[in-house]
Amino acid sequence: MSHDSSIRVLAVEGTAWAASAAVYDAGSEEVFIETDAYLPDSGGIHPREAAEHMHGAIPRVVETALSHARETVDGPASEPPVDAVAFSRGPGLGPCLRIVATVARALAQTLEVPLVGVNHMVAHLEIGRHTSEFNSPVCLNASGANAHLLAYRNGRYRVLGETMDTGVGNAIDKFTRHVGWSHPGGPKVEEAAARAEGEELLDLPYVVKGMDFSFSGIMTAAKEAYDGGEDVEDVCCSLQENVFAMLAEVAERALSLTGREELVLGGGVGQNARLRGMLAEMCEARGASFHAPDPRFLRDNAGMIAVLGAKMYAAGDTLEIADSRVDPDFRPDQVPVTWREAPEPAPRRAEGEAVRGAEAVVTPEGDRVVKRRLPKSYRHPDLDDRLRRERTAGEARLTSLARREGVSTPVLSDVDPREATLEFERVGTADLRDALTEQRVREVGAHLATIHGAGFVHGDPTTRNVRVGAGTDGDGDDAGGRTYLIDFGLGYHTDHVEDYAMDLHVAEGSLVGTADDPDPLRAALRESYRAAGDERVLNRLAEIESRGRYVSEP
Ligand SMILES: C[C@@H](O)[C@H](NC(=O)OP(=O)(O)OC[C@H]1O[C@@H](n2cnc3c(N)ncnc32)[C@H](O)[C@@H]1O)C(=O)O
Ligand SMILES: Nc1ncnc2c1ncn2[C@@H]1O[C@H](COP(=O)(O)OP(=O)(O)OP(=O)(O)O)[C@@H](O)[C@H]1O
Ligand SMILES: [Fe+2]
Repeated sequence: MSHDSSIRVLAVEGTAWAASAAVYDAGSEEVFIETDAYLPDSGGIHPREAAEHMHGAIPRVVETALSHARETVDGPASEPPVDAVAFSRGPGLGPCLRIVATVARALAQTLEVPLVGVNHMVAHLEIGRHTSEFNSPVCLNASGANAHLLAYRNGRYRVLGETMDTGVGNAIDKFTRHVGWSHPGGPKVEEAAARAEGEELLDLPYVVKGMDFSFSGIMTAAKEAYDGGEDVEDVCCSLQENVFAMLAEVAERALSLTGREELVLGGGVGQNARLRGMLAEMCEARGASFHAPDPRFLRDNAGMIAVLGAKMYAAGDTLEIADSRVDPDFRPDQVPVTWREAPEPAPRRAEGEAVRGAEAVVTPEGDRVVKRRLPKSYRHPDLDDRLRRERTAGEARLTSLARREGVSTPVLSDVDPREATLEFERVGTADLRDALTEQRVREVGAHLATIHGAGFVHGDPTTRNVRVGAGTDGDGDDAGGRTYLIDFGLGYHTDHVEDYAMDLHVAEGSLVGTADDPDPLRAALRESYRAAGDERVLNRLAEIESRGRYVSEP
């Protein structure tokens, strides 16, 4: 067995389009990658064709990587040229995964080294942590079949937010198929957007719910705009502006909620310069650090599997052949994280100072606070003006409406949508995030049931958008006092069960992101909602949470 710093791993990747093999040498940090890409003749990725390609291409890429390992090994020729064989177990297309797993098992047996089973999505984020040397970043995965925000907490990568329908790359590829362009569409949209001449952004849907988001509406609208005669360059530009601004916004929400100050990007769509530019600008404006790995580590590649494989191997996290079956729906939060230490806790600010949320700066002034939504320079100015104005006006309206329904909210004393400012009564002594108890979560459940009963949603009911404890005239006793809902800027009127259930899903997502042991808190939220609200909403919530979103779509 090698010493940690001289570990060498051979890895095989083949979740969909990339038949790839790599050798990682932890001593020199060299990553050798050999990839054979499947490019469909027409249409998108076809599962059967992808499997045929994988079957044909894997032996050659593996042979190339193995030769490289043999040529570069520093030791007796009788020793195996690597310490372990890693492979991607999922998520991905079942037939492709099975081909890769079979090859990996055979290699491990022939070389007489352990087998390591790697989650492809966790590899997409760990490669960014590895190349940045960040300690505990929030990670935005922007790949073809997926789009989600992850952050490590207490032994797992927690999913803070994700797409409610297709992955971001698949969404873009569907649009380019409609236009008749060949797969993959992402780079073509990027080129076309750069040629756009229209000054004005087309008015396309912009959908974020807490840290979750959805692409189906905007994709339909983009196709309709193209069919209606808009220049394809203008549609591509507006599409990118909206979709990537949504991703930048949810990433900023995740930084704000978790108190982390580092962001890494992963996945094939991360090769897009506009997306990288927006994320870099967003981070810079809030004093956070941003890192995107080199393109060869962003698109699917076995290098990232090898690097994470080496960390897992060093932690003793290897697999018996009998336990090594693949999992096409393998979620990143199912992986016990064996290879990393607990992060430094995020610094806590003192109550009473100005606070920077994801959208706004909130400044205490005596018994009031002034909230101002700052312009976001990463967003197109038209989109930015629209969002800040609409959200400020909406927040004023729904905060007051919730109050009239009997929900504790701060009293609104002033609003100026053009300046995107609001003035509220100052309430509570802490954010729920920093004072989580089951009782308080129960009160949040009851509040949500009340506003849903009145026909609207909060839109972003996270543990930072609940203030707890006594009011400013109270005695500061944290254990008692009321539970106030704040920040209704993403709320809207609706009578859809799905929208109410999404509100609960967002609340649960924030519990998962901020609590070490979220399950009792999630149960408390559901119980209190059940007592006060509509059972159908809870049934829909269960359905939302069981929807598989990890299948690569043709
Ligand atoms: C499960 C696994 O098979 C899957 N892999 C995957 O999606 O391949 P990946 O290499 O991470 O991403 C491919 C996507 O990345 C998009 N893409 C590539 N270059 C792009 C660019 N410059 N701008 C926008 N999208 C781009 C492509 O259009 C395609 O949709 C995944 O990680 O979700
Ligand atoms: N009325 C209030 N009384 C006391 N504190 C408040 C009040 N409003 C906001 N805060 C504090 O300011 C923080 C940010 O406020 P708010 O959530 O409204 O801004 P934001 O930028 O929209 O945040 P995010 O989008 O990250 O949820 C809150 O988490 C809370 O700590
Ligand atoms: Fe991928």
